[in-house]
Amino acid sequence: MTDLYKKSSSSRVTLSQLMLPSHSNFSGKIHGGYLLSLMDQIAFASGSKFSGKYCVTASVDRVDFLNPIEVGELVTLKASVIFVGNSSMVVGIRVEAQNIQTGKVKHCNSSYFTMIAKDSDGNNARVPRLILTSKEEVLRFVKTTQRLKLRHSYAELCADFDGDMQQAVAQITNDYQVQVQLS
Ligand SMILES: CC(=O)SCCNC(=O)CCNC(=O)[C@H](O)C(C)(C)COP(=O)(O)OP(=O)(O)OC[C@H]1O[C@@H](n2cnc3c(N)ncnc32)[C@H](O)[C@@H]1OP(=O)(O)O
Repeated sequence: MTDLYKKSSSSRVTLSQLMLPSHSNFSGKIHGGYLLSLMDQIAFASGSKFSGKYCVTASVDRVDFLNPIEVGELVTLKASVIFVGNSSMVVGIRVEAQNIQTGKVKHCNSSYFTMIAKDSDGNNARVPRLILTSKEEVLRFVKTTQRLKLRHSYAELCADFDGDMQQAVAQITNDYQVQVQLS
């Protein structure tokens, strides 16, 4: 157990990488999976820097690919811890891509990775608590608490279906382009 408090700034990490042809998919754009891998790396770096411990990724809260990234663009990822629980830390990540010739920067992704700190025996470890030093940091913290509440409601929604099957079939065949052929 630690009573240490730390500022979010101590977890800040920036990673820039030039996108190569080997990072592209069949349509010549940068592969989403490659970006996810970079995001996981920076989330790990930020969470480990903040906690001083090895971390594992517990979950990823939405990944929307807002703009395609081209080969030759400079991708920059910025990450910092925006919320802490007991052993968990939410790392906020922003991904931007810059066209080197024009200098134009586009926002490609914002996502939230939950990282869990581990001690040397592999048990979940208590992380430092957070000192919020700006209105933006307070806002990010509050929004994270709202997302966590939504996640709990979503988990309840996804619990085993115990509704009326006939009613469910009537609803989905009315609302969506689907056929139901039960055997
Ligand atoms: C570096 C890497 O990328 S590793 C590769 C990918 N990641 C992994 O392999 C992790 C595999 N998963 C695990 O090891 C476990 O399920 C863990 C570590 C995520 C959770 O461990 P458990 O001991 O089962 O979880 P437990 O229920 O005790 O909760 C521990 C903390 O994790 C949080 N947590 C557990 N599951 C999730 C989840 N799916 N999403 C977000 N947070 C979670 C809990 O809220 C809790 O937070 P708190 O300590 O701040 O209160």
